[in-house]
Amino acid sequence: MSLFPHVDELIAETIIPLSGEICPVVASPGRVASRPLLARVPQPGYDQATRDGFAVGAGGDNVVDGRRFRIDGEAPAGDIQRRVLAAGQACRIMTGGMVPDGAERVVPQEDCVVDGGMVLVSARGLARKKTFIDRQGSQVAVGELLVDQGSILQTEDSALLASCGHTEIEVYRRPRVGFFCTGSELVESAAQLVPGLKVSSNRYLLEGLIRQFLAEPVNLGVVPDTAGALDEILAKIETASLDAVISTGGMGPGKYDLLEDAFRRAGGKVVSRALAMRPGASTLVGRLGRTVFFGLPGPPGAVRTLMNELVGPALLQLQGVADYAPVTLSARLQQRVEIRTREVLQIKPGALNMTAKGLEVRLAGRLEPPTCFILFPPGCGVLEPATEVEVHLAWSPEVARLFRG
Ligand SMILES: Nc1nc2c(c(=O)[nH]1)N[C@H]1C(S)=C(S)[C@@H](COP(=O)(O)OP(=O)(O)OC[C@H]3O[C@@H](n4cnc5c(N)ncnc54)[C@H](O)[C@@H]3O)O[C@H]1N2
Ligand code: MOO
Repeated sequence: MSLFPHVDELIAETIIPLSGEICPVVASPGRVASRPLLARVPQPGYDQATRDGFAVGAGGDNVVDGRRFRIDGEAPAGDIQRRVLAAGQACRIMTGGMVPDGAERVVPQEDCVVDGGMVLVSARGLARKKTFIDRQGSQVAVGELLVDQGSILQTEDSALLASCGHTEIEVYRRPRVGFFCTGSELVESAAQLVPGLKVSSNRYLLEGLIRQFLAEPVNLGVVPDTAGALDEILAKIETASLDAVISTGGMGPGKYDLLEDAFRRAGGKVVSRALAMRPGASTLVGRLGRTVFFGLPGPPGAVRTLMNELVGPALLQLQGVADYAPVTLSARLQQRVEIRTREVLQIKPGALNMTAKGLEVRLAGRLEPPTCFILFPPGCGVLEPATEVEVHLAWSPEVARLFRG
């Protein structure tokens, strides 16, 4: 659960996870398991030597300070022949090699002396606590749960899944997320810049953040503030096989803020038209056919924050991530903050610092990527330095590791 239940409810009632598809294990990091994944083969898959040395069993001649065995063959790593060790015999073995049946331990070669066809194993080598045999299934048993449904797969998971017998797994489909930026003042690139126009920086923010939330961005372009242009882009969405669409701008009360009307004309169903937080007052959540729609306000700062707090979590939920809530930490303010609009939750981009005093946070600079978002609850007014505040970490796929329970 996040700190603002209305956002959770909004996501819960609007988002239905997508179906599954097959994915090669090697391409699975960053995907979400759509079924519990169990071990198909044990780990290790066979009794395995963990030292170079000699596998020895019962028997052997007692000699001063040890026992002497007859050397019977070799079990190098990769040799798939099953060997049986008779009493009094030893088999040279390498780390990773398959331990012969009848072997009680592997004695590291440091504790052995080869003498012709015999090997002298020291008493010390025979008395070691460790057997240097990793028994079949001792790390992972067949049927053991490796990764639960709804987990974001990490690189280490792919290595484990492959070791435990998987070549392909079922994952949730990646959402295809269309986005467009409204504003007659906007151009897509600095190459088109003239005074009076500005680069649609939201286009860059959204492309990158959609990817960070493990979805596939589809740029639908820049759209001028006219009813006709908005009708045209919204009409395209239904046929574009998109799971979600994000727009920015056109959500204010101004004369040319036309998005909501166009959305309704296109047959869109509004689920929510304002969030009880800032930014978020001018935010639309709805559905256009089977496509989830987020109408975000234009200011890039608001877009950045709402992607972390609302849209990103929804994109994760679309791909089946179980129980996602932003990672929440407490930190001490490094500065005085005065919150003027006191009636609603305010969320501001922050920069975390680990200092001798513990985790501290300040407001992020104008040009600085935030590492977190600071929550200022309703009625907080003036906050002095050292006040404890709650922060949500800025999402990145690595942050996924922090909430696996
Ligand atoms: N009289 C009032 N005015 C406003 C109110 C209000 O209550 N009364 N609410 C304010 C709030 S809060 C917000 S948020 C904005 C929402 O406005 P829009 O969604 O219509 O955003 P725009 O007007 O289109 O743009 C605002 C600002 O951001 C720049 N912008 C927009 N898109 C981009 C982009 N893709 N890349 C870079 N910059 C972008 C735009 O040029 C404007 O400067 O309304 C307030 N007004
Ligand atoms: O609507 Mo605005 O989103 O509070 O920045």
